[in-house]
Amino acid sequence: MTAIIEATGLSRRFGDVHAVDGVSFEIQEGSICGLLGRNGAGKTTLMNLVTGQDFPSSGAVRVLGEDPVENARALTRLCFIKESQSYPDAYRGRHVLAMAPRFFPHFDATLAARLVEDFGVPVNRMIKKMSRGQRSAIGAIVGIASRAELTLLDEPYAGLDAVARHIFYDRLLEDYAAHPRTIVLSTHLIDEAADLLDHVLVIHEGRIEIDAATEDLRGTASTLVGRKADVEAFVAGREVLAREHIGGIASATVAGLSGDDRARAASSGLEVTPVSLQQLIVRRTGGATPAEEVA
Ligand SMILES: Nc1ncnc2c1ncn2[C@@H]1O[C@H](COP(=O)(O)OP(=O)(O)OP(=O)(O)O)[C@@H](O)[C@H]1O
Repeated sequence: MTAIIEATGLSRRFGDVHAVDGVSFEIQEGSICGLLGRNGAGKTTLMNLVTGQDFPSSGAVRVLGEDPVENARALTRLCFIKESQSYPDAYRGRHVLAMAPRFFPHFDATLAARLVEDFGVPVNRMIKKMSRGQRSAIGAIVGIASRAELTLLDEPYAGLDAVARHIFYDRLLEDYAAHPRTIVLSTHLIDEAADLLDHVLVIHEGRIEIDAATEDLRGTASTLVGRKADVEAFVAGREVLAREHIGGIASATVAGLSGDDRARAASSGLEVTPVSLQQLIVRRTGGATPAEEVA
């Protein structure tokens, strides 16, 4: 495997804020990597550093084997779609699609036209008059149809409805299968996107909290629910990622249960359920457990 992005001790500070705080990681060629984390975790800052739109305060990042800053050769090989993408005032949707091949040498205009139909984007409308979801769809279309060697999508579907998001997942995966490349996707909709992701990088307060294959993360944690005394007895001495109780009923999320552990939990009257990727990340990044996840 070849690393397409290599970060070494990469940091970006804004005054006192350590937006990215000494991270080291690699993203392998030909994978779809989820860049996940809470608001303000440092995802956009990291993507800006990777795409040469910002300078590190210290450390280094290499993209396609090169320093991306002011490096036209490296930058023509990547596509970065931002949620906050701004366009010239007079631009209509079709202008963006007409310009795209100048920036992205592998841009497929036929695919773009099909995606316009799929998403139902009014490409003759001025972009500033489009809804948020329609503007996001334009970005998603360019991101998929660019077929860049490295595509970074920063919250590409903010404002897209559930149907449009599923069109996005389906078309992205379909085109990725036919034209393998590397995709880095930042999203808050973790469970929705989980099936797409080969690898997960979770950033929390500027640092990498999880760097793992999605497959390896699945089933790494389970939630036990039952009488408080039984739950506490079972989890004694184990790593507990989260615990809650309501009256005499408690739940605890624990890492790494073996088959024997599960059998023992069941015989103690505890209900054992696997933790989803989203729940796992919420718990590992210190978030409160949403009430509906406890039941
Ligand atoms: N230009 C800047 N000046 C000062 N602080 C900044 C600047 N850009 C980012 N930050 C801060 O750096 C931190 C990381 O911001 P960043 O936009 O990278 O987070 P994010 O993970 O993309 O968040 P979100 O999911 O909310 O978009 C935040 O605390 C943010 O306020």
